[in-house]
Amino acid sequence: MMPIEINSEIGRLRRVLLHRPNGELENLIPEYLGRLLFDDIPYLVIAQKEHDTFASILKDNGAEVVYLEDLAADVLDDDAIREKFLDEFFEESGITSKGLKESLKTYFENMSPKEAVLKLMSGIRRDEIKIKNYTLADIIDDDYPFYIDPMPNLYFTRDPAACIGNGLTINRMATAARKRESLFIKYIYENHPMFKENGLKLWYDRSQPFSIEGGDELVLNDKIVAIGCSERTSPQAIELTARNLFRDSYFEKVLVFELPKSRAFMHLDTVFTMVDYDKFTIHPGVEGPLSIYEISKYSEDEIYIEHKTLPLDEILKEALGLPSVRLIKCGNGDVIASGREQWNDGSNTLAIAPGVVVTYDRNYITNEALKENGVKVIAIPSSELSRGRGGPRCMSMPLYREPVLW
Ligand SMILES: NC(=O)NCCC[C@H](N)C(=O)O
Repeated sequence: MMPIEINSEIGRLRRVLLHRPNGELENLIPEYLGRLLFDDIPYLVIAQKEHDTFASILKDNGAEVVYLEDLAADVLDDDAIREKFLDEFFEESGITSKGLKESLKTYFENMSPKEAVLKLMSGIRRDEIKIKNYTLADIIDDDYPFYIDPMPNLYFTRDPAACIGNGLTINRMATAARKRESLFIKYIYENHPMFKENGLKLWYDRSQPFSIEGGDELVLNDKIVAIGCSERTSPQAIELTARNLFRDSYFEKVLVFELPKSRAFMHLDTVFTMVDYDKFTIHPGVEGPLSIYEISKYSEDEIYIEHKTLPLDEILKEALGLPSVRLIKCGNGDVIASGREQWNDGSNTLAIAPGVVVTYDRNYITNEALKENGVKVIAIPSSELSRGRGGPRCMSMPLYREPVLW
């Protein structure tokens, strides 16, 4: 089994990257929720229980679950790599003073790699560190409680990177709140024995200046990738990804979905996910005519771009060469149920095999509609996890899916 192979959204899931929510959620307070992209504060113990249920279901259905924090700890076991990582991490956390950086390093010195990783993810409060040689900025009482911000969105492993074919995009995140997440992935990709020197391709790199997030990247089949051009994902990043894919893979087309630039349409997978060969869940708001751009491979280094305005079902039928497709509406078309369930990521399903999906239990109207359409639904508890505004697809980064036969 290759370390990475993703040629669809629905092939049987065999290996997946998760992050178990941890101390970062306990460092959320109302004052900074908006900036940290949360609408509420989850209760950690229950969030962890719900997440463990999610992981068990994936395992019981044949997927190996690997945790971001474990892979990162493996990598930080090497002292030289740890030193380099900490330098970059502190820099990206906005630590400018030499004295503070040194004191932070001392703080981490006696921690095991796993403790250090969990601490970096959780954030570091000002009262945790004694600074030897401080600057005015380090000690001035400006009421801001952190030297290092918490990273509460880490359990949405879908976004900082995305696997396509035998490679991945390591993403430049759109917001400061999530920027450092892909630094962990970069170090894992470059240094972890599971990935390094395995011939894996890099379709996009976080050092590029344009943002892209994995929630916008959907692998429809082994030729076509759909990418949302959204609040989070820029046209420049999409084009660069397309060019790299066309140069070095079997992918031939990138379908760019132009999304409204608003939080309700945060990522393509917020409004639309694939659940079977010809079935999709959708936010009712994307059913009508959509503006899409088809980027196609023309030659090794040339592309052409075509603009079309078509209803979603037409786009998908044409792209996948299907006689018909079924769009299953979040909330089954009821205006209140769809508003409520869309808020809790009712359209954000994770397919673990063709026609088998993991969803949140609270979206029971959408789940019923899926079942009526012949989809097997495995619903997980979701009281706390849903408060971060992402569903089962957002909470998972598939590394390996079995090929599907079309
Ligand atoms: N793919 C996704 O839609 N991920 C959900 C991310 C939610 C997170 N609070 C965010 O705003 O980035």
